[in-house]
Amino acid sequence: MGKGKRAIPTIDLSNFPGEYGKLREACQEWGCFRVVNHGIPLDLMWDMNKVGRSLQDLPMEIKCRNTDVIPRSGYVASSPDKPLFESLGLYDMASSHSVQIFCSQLDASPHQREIIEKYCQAIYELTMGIGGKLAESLGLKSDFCKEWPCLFRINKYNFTLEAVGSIGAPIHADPSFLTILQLDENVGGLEVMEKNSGAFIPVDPLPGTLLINLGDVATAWSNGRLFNVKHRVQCKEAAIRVSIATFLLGPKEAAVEAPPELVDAEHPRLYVPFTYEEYRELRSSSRCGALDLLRIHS
Ligand SMILES: O=C(O)CCC(=O)C(=O)O
Ligand SMILES: [Fe+2]
Repeated sequence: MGKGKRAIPTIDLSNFPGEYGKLREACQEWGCFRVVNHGIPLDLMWDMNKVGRSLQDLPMEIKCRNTDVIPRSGYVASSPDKPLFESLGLYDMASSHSVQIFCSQLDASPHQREIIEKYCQAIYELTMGIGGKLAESLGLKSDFCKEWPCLFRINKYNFTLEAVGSIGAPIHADPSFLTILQLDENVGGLEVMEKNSGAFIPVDPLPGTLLINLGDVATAWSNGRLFNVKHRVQCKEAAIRVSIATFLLGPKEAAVEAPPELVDAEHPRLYVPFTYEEYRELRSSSRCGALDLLRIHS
C-alpha cells in the first residue's frame, strides 16, 4: 500500500457490541466498510454470481421483460454515459411475490429461483441487521428501517480490451440509505473516494466479504453524521464483471428527516425533509449534487 493510503475498514459482524465504535467511525470517516462473519454462506454468494451471469446472458428481448415497478427499478440497458454497463433490477426484494414476478419475467429455472429466493431473503435480513447496528452505533433504536423497501440489482460490465482505461460507472454517491455490494470475485474496478484527500482507493475483490456503502439518505437522516461515499468503476481488464447490489432505499412514503435525538442547538437540522420519490426525481433532473440542493442554509 502506498504511503499515506489508508485501508477501507473491516467490521466483524460477529463481534458486537465490541465493534460499535469502529462501525461509527467507519460510517463517519469513510462512508464504506467491508463486513466479515456476515452469515451469508460462501456457496450462496458464488451461486448468486453464477445465476446473475446467466440471467445477464439472456437475449435482450427477455431482459427487457424486467420492467420498472418504481421509476428505473427494472432492466437498465447500456447508455451513452454508461456504454459498458447494464443492470437487472428487482424492487422490494423482501416480498416473495415480487421475487416470483422477477423470476418469471426472466424465465428462471427452478434452481435459479431457489438461489435468488435464498439470496434475497438472507441479504434482506443482513441489510436490516446492518441498518439496525448503524442506528445503535448512534445511540438510536434499531428498528427505524423495518418497513423500508430494498432494490436488488444484478450489474454487468461488458469490459473489453478497447475499453481498458475507460469508465464503467461514473463517479457518484448512491441515493440510498445503504448499499450492500457483492463484488465480482475476480474482476476489480471499483474505487471509493477518500473523504479528506479525495484520492480514489481501489476496492479489490476479497471473496467472502461484502462491501457496505452509505448513500445520500443516510447523510440526510443522520443530520450529516454519516458520510455518503463517492465511488466509480473503472475498466481495468478485458473480462465480464458482475456485481450484485442491494439498496436499502429509504422510507416508502414518509419523509427522510433526522430523528430529534440527532438535532439540537449544536447540531441544527441540515436538510429539508424529503420523500425518497422526491429525491429520486431531483437527482434525475439535477445530475450531481442533488443533496446540496436540500441543504438548509442558515
Ligand atoms: O459494481 C460496483 O462495484 C459498484 C456498483 C455501484 O456503484 C452501484 O450500483 O451503485
Ligand atoms: Fe454506487
